[in-house]
Amino acid sequence: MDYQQILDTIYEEMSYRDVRGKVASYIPELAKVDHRKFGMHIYNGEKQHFCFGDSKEKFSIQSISKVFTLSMAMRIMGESLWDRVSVEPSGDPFNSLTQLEYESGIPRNPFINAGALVICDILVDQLEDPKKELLEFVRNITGDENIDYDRSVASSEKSTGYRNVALVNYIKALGNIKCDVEDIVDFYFHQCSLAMSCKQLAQAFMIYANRGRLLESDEKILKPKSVKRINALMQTCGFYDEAGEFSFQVGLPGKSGVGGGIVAIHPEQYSVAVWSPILNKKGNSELGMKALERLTTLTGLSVF
Ligand SMILES: NC(=O)CC[C@H](N)C(=O)O
Repeated sequence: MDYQQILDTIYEEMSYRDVRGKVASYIPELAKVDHRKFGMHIYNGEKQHFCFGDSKEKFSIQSISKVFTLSMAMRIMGESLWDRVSVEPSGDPFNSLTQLEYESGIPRNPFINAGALVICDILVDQLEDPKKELLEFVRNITGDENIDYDRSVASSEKSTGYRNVALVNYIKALGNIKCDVEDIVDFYFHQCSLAMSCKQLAQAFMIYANRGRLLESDEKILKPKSVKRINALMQTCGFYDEAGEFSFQVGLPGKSGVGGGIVAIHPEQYSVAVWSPILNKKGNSELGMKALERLTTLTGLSVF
């Protein structure tokens, strides 16, 4: 498979695209990002790299970080995690409060904000220094020490993140949050502010395409069973109320963020990350989704 030729074709095709959405602006710092940025990176099972455009430039990974924190929580809690968060697609926007009321504070899945905040509660409760340990985890699976939080993005979200504060308070009132609200949202805003490039994301996500092991050293990071569960959740819940559409168009497990990044994996084959900050109405990268649709169409391969 000539991945570089396929990426070159996608880049060429996309340069003529009319992209209409807007960059996320509810986090003020994200509104400053140049909307023309566009990059893509594939890392395959033969340790080969293929890329185009701004694939080495760091951006705010936002909700993509929910896959990392879920992975850490699964290592700590095992199957008992599922008493605190469910595994069903929500069909609602990522920051919705409505289902919590009639589902007694058990979020639908770990990739909507409500679920990710319960995961944060677990990590804040169980780890001595969750921010430090998350960085260590991400640096290790990426094989790159040069990854950090973007503190200006974290404090920008803190200044406007009323909904997330409301979500934690509400879940706490329903008995599914143990720690201080302040500590949980501080950790959450930091995880969302992680700055990574497409290349780094493709490297980090290789563990989900490689049965939980680092490709470079074969170190075991996650049990195959955990990877099966995480990939199933990415497939069914990775794109909020657009998870069905992503599955339909692209056919790979993946995760998006409002910074305009999307990561997807083809088990045993490759991991791929794409970045274009303009979002569609559901909060997913418009060009990113199109580029991934072209990737699975041009390769003729998806998980289906
Ligand atoms: N979908 C996203 O990327 C949302 C993440 C963002 N930090 C929020 O909580 O609103």
